[in-house]
Amino acid sequence: MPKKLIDIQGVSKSFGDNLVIDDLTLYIRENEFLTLLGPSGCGKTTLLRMLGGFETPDQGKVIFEGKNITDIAPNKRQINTVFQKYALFTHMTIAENIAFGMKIKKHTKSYIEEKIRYALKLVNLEGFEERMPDSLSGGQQQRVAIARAIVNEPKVLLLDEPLGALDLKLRQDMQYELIRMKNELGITFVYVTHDQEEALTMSDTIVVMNQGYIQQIGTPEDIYNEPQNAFVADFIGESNIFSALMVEDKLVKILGVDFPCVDVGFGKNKPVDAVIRPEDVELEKPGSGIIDGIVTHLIFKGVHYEMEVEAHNYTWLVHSTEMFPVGTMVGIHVDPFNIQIMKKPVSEDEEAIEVEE
Ligand SMILES: Nc1ncnc2c1ncn2[C@@H]1O[C@H](COP(=O)(O)OP(=O)(O)OP(=O)(O)O)[C@@H](O)[C@H]1O
Repeated sequence: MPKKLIDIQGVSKSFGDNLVIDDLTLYIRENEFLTLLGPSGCGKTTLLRMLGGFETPDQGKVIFEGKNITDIAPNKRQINTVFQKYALFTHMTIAENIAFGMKIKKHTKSYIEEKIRYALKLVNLEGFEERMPDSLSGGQQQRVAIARAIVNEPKVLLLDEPLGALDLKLRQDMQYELIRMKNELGITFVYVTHDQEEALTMSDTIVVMNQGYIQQIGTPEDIYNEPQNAFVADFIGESNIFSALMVEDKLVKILGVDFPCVDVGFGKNKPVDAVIRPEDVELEKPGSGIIDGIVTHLIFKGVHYEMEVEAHNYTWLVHSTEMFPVGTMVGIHVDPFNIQIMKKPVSEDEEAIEVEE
């Protein structure tokens, strides 16, 4: 297991009376591709800016390779940032843009030329030295921004929604390019996005955030297959989410009906959240599933059909390779292994009226 590189210890940050990051603790390993994922305004950029040295936490520490860097200036950290807007100097050539920081540091001409050649090769822009930024596409400009950051030989690259301004096809190409670059460089990437597909594609580790708190840390597989709460399940992929009741071991009441499940350890008559992924809802003949419903919506998506089924006053999302036309009566079946039972957030738990045990 690679060793810890950055240790964020109990960090908090407010702007006025807006508490944006609340007592957040997280560590980042050497050579990790770690993604901060969450809805707009949840504090991702603020956390990244504290890593980069552009914001100072009100409380807590940022430790880098065992040293406290909380108050160290951005240019004194071995951490470089690539922003969403490429921020290239438009009156300078690509080579001059990349050379800018190195000239300030008074590196020799031959050192600078060698670094530019290496960086442009890494980002697949060999021969672009004399071009001007506005003659480059958005994706190419973003590659230059990355080249400019990596010539400083950072140990960590912070990327704040770097693909946000690109169209979908280019975004997808750049996602693979970024993974390749990271592997070639052998450094740590900390990546901010609100796009869950991007996070699932690229990351070793995903940190799901909401309202300044970490909701879950895990591999893409963990986060998708075993979300720890309804927020994560809802944010990552599509889900059917129910406020449910754990009747007893292996039996959960969803929409007033008992569904067999495998989760244990919640006790009897406990309010829980139950999550069922659309691909785990099986449609059968009416009467042969657990509950019956009617198909109200159907879209062909190439690899599968997406359907909506009305059953017990709930619109179930269903993904299936089999097509059931709108108006078909169906039975809904769910394998007990495919019902994920999770604790309700504490406040709801406390308020919930528990049925006698
Ligand atoms: N310099 C600042 N002054 C005042 N408020 C700020 C400042 N920077 C961020 N905020 C506020 O902090 C909150 C979190 O912002 P932040 O940019 O960290 O969120 P985010 O998760 O990166 O969102 P997005 O995905 O939209 O960029 C927001 O409510 C924002 O308005």
